[in-house]
Amino acid sequence: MLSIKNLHASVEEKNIIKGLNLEVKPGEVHAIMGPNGAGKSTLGYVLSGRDGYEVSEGEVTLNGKDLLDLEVEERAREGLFLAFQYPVEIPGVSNMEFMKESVNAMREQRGEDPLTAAEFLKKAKEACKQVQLPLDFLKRGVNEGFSGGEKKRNEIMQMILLEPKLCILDESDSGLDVDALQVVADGVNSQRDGERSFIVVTHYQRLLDYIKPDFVHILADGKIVKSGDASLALEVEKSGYAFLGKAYEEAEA
Ligand SMILES: Nc1ncnc2c1ncn2[C@@H]1O[C@H](COP(=O)(O)OP(=O)(O)OP(=O)(O)O)[C@@H](O)[C@H]1O
Repeated sequence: MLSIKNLHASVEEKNIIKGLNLEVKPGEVHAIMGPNGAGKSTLGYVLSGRDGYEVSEGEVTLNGKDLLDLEVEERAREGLFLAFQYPVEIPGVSNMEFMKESVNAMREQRGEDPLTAAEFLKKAKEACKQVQLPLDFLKRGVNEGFSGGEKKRNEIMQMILLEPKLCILDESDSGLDVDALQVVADGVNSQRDGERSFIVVTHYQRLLDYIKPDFVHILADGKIVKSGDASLALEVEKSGYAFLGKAYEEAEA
């Protein structure tokens, strides 16, 4: 699904991703943890093609295609979805219109007929219900005035509607109350179908109690310095990143 080899990337001429390798197979869930400022969000931005992020070295393929060669919208059409750590407000653009255009663009890419307004509304209502967002959120501007938790639920609603192949969730659990955490996790789990893959960036092991990862990686100073199974997240929860001292020195060497 996704193959990242020796990725180096910078923003504002500052090197942030420094030789990162990651392989994600169809249906897998990879959790990425790591200290603040390690480059976790940057990785999501680089993969999604955000302006201002320069790749100086390395290769990234998505389903065999050179991802770095594609424009940002082409990456989305190829099935890459990024749920932002800080979802962006688009005042004046209705959530519903925004999603209808996006969903039909994805359907076109998959060779499917566009949804009519009524068909889309039905799906959008179901998705709203799934993430427990009141229906009037469809009429509001994208994320406009939404609370932090509502924005995160809206991101998951978008993911459900877009049916991407690879979902990158950047701290989708931050700022959520306990019930909202369960709603977001249920939304993600409902989309696990053995084919769709997930990269879940989180600081907290508790999210991984709900979204069971196949692999956990520790990203520090721009590269993955340790990988393991779900027990690695428990280790981080218990002892923090003190162990990185040794692991990081080994990775540097
Ligand atoms: N536009 C920018 N100009 C300069 N430095 C930047 C810019 N964007 C990001 N950085 C720096 O890149 C580093 C990595 O940032 P990033 O947001 O990827 O970290 P993170 O691992 O997601 O951290 P957190 O866990 O705190 O969210 C940080 O030191 C950050 O200050």
